[in-house]
Amino acid sequence: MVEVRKLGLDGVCEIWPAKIEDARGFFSETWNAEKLAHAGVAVEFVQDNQSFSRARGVMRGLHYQTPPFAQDKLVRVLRGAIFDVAVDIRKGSPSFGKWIGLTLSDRDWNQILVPKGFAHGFVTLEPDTEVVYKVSAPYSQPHDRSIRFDDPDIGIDWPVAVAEMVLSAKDAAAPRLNEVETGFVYA
Ligand SMILES: Cc1cn([C@H]2C[C@H](O)[C@@H](COP(=O)(O)OP(=O)(O)O[C@H]3O[C@@H](C)C(=O)[C@@H](O)[C@H]3O)O2)c(=O)[nH]c1=O
Repeated sequence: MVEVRKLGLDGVCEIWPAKIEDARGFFSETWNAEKLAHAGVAVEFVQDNQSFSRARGVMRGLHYQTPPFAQDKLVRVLRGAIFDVAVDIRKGSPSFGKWIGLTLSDRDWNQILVPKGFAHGFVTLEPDTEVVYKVSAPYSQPHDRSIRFDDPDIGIDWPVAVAEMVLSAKDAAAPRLNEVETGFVYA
């Protein structure tokens, strides 16, 4: 059993895989292609990623890869908690620049699917947070892009103060959405 809830932006959804607990601990199918396809989420993944963030307030994002290396991402938390965000960056989309955010945690055992055409980012809510995610296209450094996490045109309501955040040099220097050609056009 897998539960899927649409999150109000084209194709972005929250997913809860079943967690079967017993005296030893638990078992969970964290991704099952067939069950998810039945639930309306048909994606083929080619790479698994994992990141570890030492502190609360580590901000990674907003990121995307341009076509033909655009990625669908299925994100979950192994340990700790994050506030995870998807932003519609498809030119001409009725929801262009709109964002959706939700908390993912090891306790909630929830996942978010961020489709191609959306920028993705998260901030850690706890120290020692581990995030794993599947992607549908391989990493390509020349296609890798960032948009400012605090772009005022997007206006994400991050639950961590900016003064508390830790960013990579790349993310600290990222352009605003209206300064870039994302390569995605709404169809
Ligand atoms: C994303 C990625 C990075 N790298 C390398 C590049 C760099 O040397 C090092 C760290 O990369 P970054 O600083 O881009 O890592 P990070 O900031 O964690 O980037 C990630 O952020 C989240 C929000 C996403 O959505 C991911 O797709 C990815 O962009 O790892 C790979 O080798 N393969 C990959 O797939």
